[in-house]
Amino acid sequence: MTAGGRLWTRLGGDRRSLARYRRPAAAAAELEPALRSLSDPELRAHAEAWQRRHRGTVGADCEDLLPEAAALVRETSRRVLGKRLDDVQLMGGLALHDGAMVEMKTGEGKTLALVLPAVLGALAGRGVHVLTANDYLVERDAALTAPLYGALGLSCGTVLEVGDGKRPSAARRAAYAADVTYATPLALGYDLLRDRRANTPERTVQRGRYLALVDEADLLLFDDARKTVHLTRTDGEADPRYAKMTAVVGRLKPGLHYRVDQERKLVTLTDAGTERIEDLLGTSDLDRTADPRLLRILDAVLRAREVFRRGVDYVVVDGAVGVISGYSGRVSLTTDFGDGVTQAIAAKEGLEVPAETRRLCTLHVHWFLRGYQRLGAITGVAAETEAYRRVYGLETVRIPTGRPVLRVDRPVRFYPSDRARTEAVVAETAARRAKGQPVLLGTASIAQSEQMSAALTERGIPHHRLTPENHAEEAAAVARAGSVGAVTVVTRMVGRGVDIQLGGGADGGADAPDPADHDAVVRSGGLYVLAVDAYESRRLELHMRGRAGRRGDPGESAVFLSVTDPSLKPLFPAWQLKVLGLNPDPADSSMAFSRGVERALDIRTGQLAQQLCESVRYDEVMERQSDRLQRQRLVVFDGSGRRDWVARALDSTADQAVAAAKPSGGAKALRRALAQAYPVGLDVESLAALPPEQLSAAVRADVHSAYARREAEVTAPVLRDYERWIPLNLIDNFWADHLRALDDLSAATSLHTLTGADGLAHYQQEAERLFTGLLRRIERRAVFHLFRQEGPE
Ligand SMILES: Nc1ncnc2c1ncn2[C@@H]1O[C@H](COP(=O)(O)OP(=O)(O)OP(=O)(O)O)[C@@H](O)[C@H]1O
Repeated sequence: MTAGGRLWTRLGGDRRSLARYRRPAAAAAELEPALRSLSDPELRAHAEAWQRRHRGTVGADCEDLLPEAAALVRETSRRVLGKRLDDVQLMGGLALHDGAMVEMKTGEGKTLALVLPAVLGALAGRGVHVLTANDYLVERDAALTAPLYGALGLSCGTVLEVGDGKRPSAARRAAYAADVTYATPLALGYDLLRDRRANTPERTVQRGRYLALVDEADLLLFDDARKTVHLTRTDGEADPRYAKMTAVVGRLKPGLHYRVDQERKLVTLTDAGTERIEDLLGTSDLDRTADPRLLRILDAVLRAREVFRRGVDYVVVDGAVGVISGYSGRVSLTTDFGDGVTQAIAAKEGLEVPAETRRLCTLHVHWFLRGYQRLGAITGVAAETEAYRRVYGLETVRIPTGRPVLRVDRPVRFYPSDRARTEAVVAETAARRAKGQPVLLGTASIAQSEQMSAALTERGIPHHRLTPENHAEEAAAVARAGSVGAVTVVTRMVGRGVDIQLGGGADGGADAPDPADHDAVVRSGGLYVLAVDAYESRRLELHMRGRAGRRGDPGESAVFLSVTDPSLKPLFPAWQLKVLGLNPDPADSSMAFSRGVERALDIRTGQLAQQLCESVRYDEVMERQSDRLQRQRLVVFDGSGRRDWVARALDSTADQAVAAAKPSGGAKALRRALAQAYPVGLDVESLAALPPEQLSAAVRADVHSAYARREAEVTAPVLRDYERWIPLNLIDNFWADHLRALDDLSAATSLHTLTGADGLAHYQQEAERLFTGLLRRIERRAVFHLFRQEGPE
């Protein structure tokens, strides 16, 4: 947050006045005639001169430049893209620059609103990152805005999640060196982790985290906040026991042998189940005698069978398991469910079981974003204000719409069964299509989208089904979705940022909508969005409805639910769902229940926000330790404090050896402890009687003398080289072990919490103890290797 933003927050953040943003926007309008009178080359020269003049102006110091910057961006956009930014877009951009969580309704033009704060942020010359939800949006937004940045004398790059990992470092570095870089947080997080593990500066690609402007911020800052990126290493061979246990579990009966908790994605064995497995495996007392890993595999196999559903949680792509993100509906082949679940799913599906992976380092999305010096965020619906304030220090600012929203939002309709709902959806789609209205059907899962598509085909309704599996076709399909009478079936990913042009065609592209088609669609009522999915929050539903009625367009939205939808269970008591199912006319009497859904979702939103605020505190423990270790790694890596680090490690090793010998252990114990740590040069017998402090000082001096002898032996350049790579390798490897230890601690803490104790305090305390142990171990091992590493031939 900028200094100005922080001050503003202290003065009463939630009472922020929009006048603060209205004023510069109005002042920009006054500068407009002068800019309009310039020729294109003159405008560009003017923009470049402006950039040169103000290079180095940072954050709050830009205050006086705001009207000029806004006017420049507006006029350049008008000429380059044919879109003159509205006042509300300038206000949104100014609020972003101010470090706020900005709410601008769906379709108001956030993509272009982000350009103004990016241009202002670029003045610092340290790179601006514009973050969005997925690669499709990264490419689309960068392609749309790059000509605009270019005309303003700024460069624009992209970093993608899929495929970019294989791009040469130089190309990736160039993308980061651009003034403005479009990317997803996950893509940047991966690169940050890779840079953190690099052994030479040439292999790093990033240049720090200065300013992030986050689009689709409710998804990234809230839903995805606790997602992690991690670097992994394959751990040995694939384990044949996944296949074996899959066959064993295939012979169990649900209910009798195990119980399933769908909500928590857990499966527990009954006594009968345990006995049956013991029979099948020919063993007894499974819990105590089996290898812990076999028990873990059993748990994963049971969960893979009962709670992970194909088409909902995962898909099979090219013989591998692809994880579907619950919120975006996108598929990742690089993510893992963890705990062996991915391996168990592969075994269930009869695929080749992949080897398990070991996490080398990991980073939470919320921590990654909080690592930026400046942060601004924007979204269509910012409901979780408390979480944005507490986790990210962002105050929410709501920007009014530029023109009235004409979209008609119909109340939710409930149908007694999935079948009845499908029939209603097909009938409604056919009716809308008959009058030329384009229809967008939003489904909950790939499986549901297949089912809808089959029902439409049966009725002879031509349509296009867009799934996370056919990514590449996405842009083309979206371009067609607004055509006269088009029917498009999507999973909820399209709820994210996708902009459907009335009449068809792509925004800003050569194939912009034909005016006659556009008018025909407008006359038919605009895009009709029909969601057949109960969303986890009202916010997600509003995003879906918000595909229609954008920037004053006509449009309509509706939600058709079946009382059998699993997602309704947590929202309504069973009796209420039953009553709803008896309702003879879903179109008539759903209003009250529609409000009921809204209320239930609002309550759930509050609970989720509270949960996020609490759970990030656990993540912070690991992340803070990671940062602390990273700082140590950095001084070794860049050489600035490498000699000091080694000197401290020598002292620490001496102290640890003395402590390990214990005062009561006598000369023999001391000799053994010291000899294990370094080549001792002292007469140990005479030391043993010294008081502890003198003993420590003498041993410290001795370890340093031994190190000087070592230097003479292997030569200074060789030892300097060891001093660089030995600590780096140890830090990286021991951190991976530490992550495992923290996982175990976290599992143990859950048990601890169940007993009513303060879980977080326990976790923090124990994690700190483990971390101190980790640091000592790294120092000790580094010294060990520095003394013993074989010299070059
Ligand atoms: N100033 C403008 N003049 C004309 N058209 C504009 C202007 N700004 C944006 N648009 C158009 O409005 C449409 C919606 O813009 P955009 O997709 O950026 O909205 P959004 O606010 O990001 O929506 P969502 O919340 O759904 O992500 C696009 O077709 C875009 O080109």
